[in-house]
Amino acid sequence: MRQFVFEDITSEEVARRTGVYTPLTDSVRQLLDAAIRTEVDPDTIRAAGELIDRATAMLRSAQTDGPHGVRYTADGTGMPWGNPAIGIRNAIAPPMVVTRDGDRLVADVVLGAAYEGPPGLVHGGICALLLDHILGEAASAMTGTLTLRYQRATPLGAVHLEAEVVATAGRKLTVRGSMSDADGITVTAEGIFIAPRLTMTERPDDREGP
Ligand SMILES: CCCCCCCCCCCCCCCC(=O)SCCNC(=O)CCNC(=O)[C@H](O)C(C)(C)COP(=O)(O)OP(=O)(O)OC[C@H]1O[C@@H](n2cnc3c(N)ncnc32)[C@H](O)[C@@H]1OP(=O)(O)O
Repeated sequence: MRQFVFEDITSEEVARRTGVYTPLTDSVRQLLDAAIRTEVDPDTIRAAGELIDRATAMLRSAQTDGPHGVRYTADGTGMPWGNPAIGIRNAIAPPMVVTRDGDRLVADVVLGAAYEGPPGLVHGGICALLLDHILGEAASAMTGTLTLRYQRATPLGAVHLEAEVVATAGRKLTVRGSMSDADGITVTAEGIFIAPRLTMTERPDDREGP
């Protein structure tokens, strides 16, 4: 299995790259929303498609052979930039910004048209994605079993997520969490997460070839 990948860069370089990639991802996110909601005529759609294809070719002129990978620096700063929940280089990510509040991890996210399942409501798989991520980050472990209870539908718009480790038994962590809107909890989650036997073992010389 491909492991975490060490990258020997300074925090200033991480900040510089963040400043370069974040606006690009925001633009792509806007593009996703516009592609869903546009009502322009077919000629304009075709012209926009050609422009987008040109931009895609520009970006593809130099790219990695595979996914971005989960990279980290010497001071432990993680760069999970392709992650679909939090990745700053992934326009699919809302993005969710996770912070710590005492023993809990919390996040506030706005979910727009790209996350619609039933009309006007958040797709259940998106709820699962975001809850899996925040519970997994609380455990720093791999999802073994994740159980969700969709108590009521989640309207598109602002949602709040929480997660907390409630029990630990060896490498097994039980984590509980929830998603809520302004009126209260919409989804509850409980998961068993399994901590890996080894983490962050790979140095650049250990990487698998492409
Ligand atoms: C590389 C690591 C990164 C981690 C650092 C994270 C960094 C933080 C930021 C990222 C956050 C990401 C957040 C999203 C999280 C995902 O998206 S992870 C991706 C989705 N999950 C997967 O693909 C997991 C696939 N499954 C597997 O890889 C393996 O089956 C597992 C879950 C790692 C377990 O394998 P294992 O370590 O060999 O476990 P094993 O020794 O058989 O069993 C150990 C114990 O766990 C129990 N167990 C095993 N499997 C399960 C299960 N599925 N359900 C419940 N209990 C289980 C066993 O019964 C046993 O219990 P005890 O007998 O000790 O009581």
